[in-house]
Amino acid sequence: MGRRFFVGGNFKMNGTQTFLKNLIDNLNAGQLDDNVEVVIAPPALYLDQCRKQVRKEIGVAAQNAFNATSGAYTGEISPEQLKDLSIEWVILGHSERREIFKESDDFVASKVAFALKSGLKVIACIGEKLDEREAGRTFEVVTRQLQSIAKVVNDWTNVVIAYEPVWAIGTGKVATPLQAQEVHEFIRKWLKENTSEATAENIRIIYGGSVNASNAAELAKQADVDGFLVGGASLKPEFVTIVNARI
Ligand SMILES: O=C(CO)COP(=O)(O)O
Repeated sequence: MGRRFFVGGNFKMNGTQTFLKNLIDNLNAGQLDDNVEVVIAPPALYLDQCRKQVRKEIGVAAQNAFNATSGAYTGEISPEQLKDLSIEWVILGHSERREIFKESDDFVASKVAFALKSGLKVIACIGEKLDEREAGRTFEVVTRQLQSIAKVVNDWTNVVIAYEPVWAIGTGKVATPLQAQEVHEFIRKWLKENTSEATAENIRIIYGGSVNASNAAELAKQADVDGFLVGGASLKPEFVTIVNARI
């Protein structure tokens, strides 16, 4: 299997200069599995600090980026500006952006397309809410979210898909390995049928939602789970254990 395992740490709106320096010192000192691509996503304000402090094999991601190069967009950050700070990745479509900031499927898709065109790599997040899962609509929701991205993206080489069921985010209620595998397999099959066999085979589909040092290893054994997007636990030393979930 050629897909390189990918573990992202989404710090969300957490941390201060001192806190992040300590976290990064710990990561820099940690023995990380060489076969794993590790990317941290600090708040925008600290991207520059983190890029400078973290060792270069570890990637850095923004948690959002707008779909224009520059201009009158108060409060926004452009892919060009991220590249100016040597930031290579951006998380787009996180459920917190979709829910709290009302980002639509089309807006997310347009930001994904723009970021890719600008030369960034994208962690594109999808996932159903609790009521949608309970109504048996999980596949329908992830299909809708994928479809909107597929409408504007042809080349998926620089995309990682994060399946993050909203009911598992920050709740301590992790998806079971089988629940995660079922949806990851569905996503890969959808990509095979709607993009190309090569895209489906090569793309990393990572799981997010209450991943921690105790549940990561079992989830990592699933055939279509190619890594994790970790929230809360990425702010703790146990992030290193999650990175090393497969050894
Ligand atoms: O939203 C997440 C990562 O993007 C997951 O957050 P938690 O790991 O805190 O549940």
